[in-house]
Amino acid sequence: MYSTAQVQHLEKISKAFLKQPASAKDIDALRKALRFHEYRYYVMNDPLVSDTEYDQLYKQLEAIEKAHPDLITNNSPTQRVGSSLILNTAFPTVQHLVPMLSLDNSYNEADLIDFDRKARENTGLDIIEYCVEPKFDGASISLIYEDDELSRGVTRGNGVEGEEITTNIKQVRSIPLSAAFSEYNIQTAEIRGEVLMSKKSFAKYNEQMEEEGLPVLANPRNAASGSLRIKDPRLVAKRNLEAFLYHVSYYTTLEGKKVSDEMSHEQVYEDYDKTANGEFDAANKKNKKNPDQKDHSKENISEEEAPFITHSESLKMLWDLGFRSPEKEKKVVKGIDAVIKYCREFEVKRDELPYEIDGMVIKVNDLALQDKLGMTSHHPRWAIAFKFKARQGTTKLIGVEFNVGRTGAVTPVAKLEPVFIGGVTVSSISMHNEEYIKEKDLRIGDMVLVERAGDVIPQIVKSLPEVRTGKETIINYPAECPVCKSKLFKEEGEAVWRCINIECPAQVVEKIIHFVSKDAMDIKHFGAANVLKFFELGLLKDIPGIYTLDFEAIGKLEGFGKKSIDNLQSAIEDSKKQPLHRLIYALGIRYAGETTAKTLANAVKEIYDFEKMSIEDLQQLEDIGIKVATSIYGFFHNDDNLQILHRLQDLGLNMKNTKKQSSEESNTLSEQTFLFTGTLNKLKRSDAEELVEKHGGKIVSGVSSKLNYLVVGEDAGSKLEKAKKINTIKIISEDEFLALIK
Ligand SMILES: NC(=O)c1ccc[n+]([C@@H]2O[C@H](COP(=O)([O-])OP(=O)(O)OC[C@H]3O[C@@H](n4cnc5c(N)ncnc54)[C@H](O)[C@@H]3O)[C@@H](O)[C@H]2O)c1
Ligand SMILES: [Zn+2]
Repeated sequence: MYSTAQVQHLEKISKAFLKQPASAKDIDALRKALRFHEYRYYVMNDPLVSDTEYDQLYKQLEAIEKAHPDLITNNSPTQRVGSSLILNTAFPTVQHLVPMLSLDNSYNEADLIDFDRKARENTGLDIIEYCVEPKFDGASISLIYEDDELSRGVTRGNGVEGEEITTNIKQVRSIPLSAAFSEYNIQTAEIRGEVLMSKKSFAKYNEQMEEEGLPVLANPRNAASGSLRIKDPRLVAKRNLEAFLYHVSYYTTLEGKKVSDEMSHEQVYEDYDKTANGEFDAANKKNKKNPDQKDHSKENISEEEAPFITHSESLKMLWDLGFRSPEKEKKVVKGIDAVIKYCREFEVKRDELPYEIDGMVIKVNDLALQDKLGMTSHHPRWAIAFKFKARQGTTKLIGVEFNVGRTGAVTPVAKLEPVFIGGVTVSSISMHNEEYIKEKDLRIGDMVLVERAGDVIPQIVKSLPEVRTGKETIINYPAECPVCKSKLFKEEGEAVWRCINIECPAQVVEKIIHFVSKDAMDIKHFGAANVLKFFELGLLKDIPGIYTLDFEAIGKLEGFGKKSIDNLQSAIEDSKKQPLHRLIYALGIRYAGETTAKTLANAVKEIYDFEKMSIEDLQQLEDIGIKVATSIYGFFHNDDNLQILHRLQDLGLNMKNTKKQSSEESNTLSEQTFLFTGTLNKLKRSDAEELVEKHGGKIVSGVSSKLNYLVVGEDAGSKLEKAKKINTIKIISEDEFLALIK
């Protein structure tokens, strides 16, 4: 779409405007630059400027247009719902019931104060109540529930139309397939939220990809949006996606009244038609319009009738219906000072959260006030995003080191001129594999854009070839193991070079580190640093050596007091009793991750049973394909490995599947039906429902004679009343429920 010369030109003018803001005479150039960056971001998924930089350019355009309203054109980037770039997708395109707008952005307190001033002016109030919640950094989705059942799931797309991905949405465990909206007098509801991949799942996923030599995902946001578009729903299920739902954009009551976000659909669709310029012609317009769109105002429903009249009440309703809404994360405050305070508090906690957020969203809480404030064709006037400081920076790639992992995989690590990003100094970053380096065309001496996403693991986003001097050098992969000097091999169809010398010291150390790690045998107080230290001193040579450590010798080392030795000793002793699946995972068999290890452990009585299993037998197990089966077979038919297992057994490690069923699963609730109502204190609704299923029970969507147990939380309402009338239903508390599955 853009030639190299055009790309260079557009990058150049973008840089110039970032240095010296554009003026009215530059408006065309500025618009061209913004359209180009939108294309790179939304279509190519390969932005060339950081989000902060894009937002700065966007704000320049807004400011020029504000000063010169006569210069506004229909196709200006400010006049769009979202990106009106037509989606390039294999999924059917469908229209949202209510357009999904963007959010206005702010990066500093002054912007928030300004937002509040305008809101007060437009409402005539002295102080406004806001609901402040995290801005989840994932992929936005819109769901429709009809008659209490999930009927449709759609990506945001261009804001007016999105991709219909219902089957994939059903793989997200925190999205209930049915939710009792009817108890709130709602027949159809369109709700919105964000699909995310947790930092942990993201890191694990990439680790696995790296190990298999497949392309890694850039950040949890791309991971979430990419995962939703996978064709095979089984693969989607494996990505462990999660979802937060935070908005009800539209609903109809059981009596058929329609209530939706105030913005007139007519207006949005007309804007859309105008701006899309030919992409969306007049003939098309009629078909694309939604027949439901006429009545949208809240005026035809009274406050008493409405299931919620504030945003925070809608979050509570969603929570009580079993959705994960930001019910616990949100805070309702009065006035902008309290808003700013809460945003700052959250920013500090950012790294401790299990998922990525890129800011906070501030919403006027009272829905009647929201209506009064209305929306522009780009964003609602009753909400604003407060974006946290960007975690990107540019620095120089000054060298490459090659590390050897536990399976012999050789990973290139970029050495950088130290750069300070979001509170930490980054000076080295994994470049994963040879493909990654080639794909990003990284060279020694390059300036690179570095991003810290997905917790503290930084990534190189891209190199900046436009500032090359010609002195940069290609990165050469070594032919030999950097540690033991044996020749490296690459298997067919893989991108990873490996050292296949099983005595390679680098691999031995990494294997022991993996064995003691938290997800494996979980030997506390051990850790990578101690493994390395003991190994270098000759106190630890292999995995069984963990159980024959010479504590007298260790006691003589600096930093090892009696207390720390006692702790270490008892942690090692405790680990002997770890369940079989942990041991299997800890052995570090290639392609056998935690889930596979559990499947394997459940399939046998003791570990030696694997010696008798053929590759075909292994393939019979759930989710085990030929590649994984071959690797497991190979492991249990290798004398060195078997010898290690026997030594571990002699040292007292558990080799047996102590419970035939995994610790979390049982059949205690076999075929019993459950329903939850009211606010639970200990469990999240979705987790409680999952527990029921794990123990063989079933969740039903309403109170009827088919229901066995109603679990009652705080503020239980109509369900409880209804259940009291049916005497076969057992009404129990949350604690009683927990006791049932103990
Ligand atoms: N780098 C580039 O070249 C480039 C180009 C185009 C866009 N962008 C980035 O994309 C942004 C525009 O993207 P956008 O329109 O998706 O908007 P956005 O990311 O600024 O914010 C809007 C989105 O926030 C999400 N969100 C998360 N938590 C929410 C909550 N609690 N309540 C409401 N919404 C919540 C919603 O999905 C909503 O669509 C720009 O500001 C810019 O940062 C970057
Ligand atoms: Zn080696």
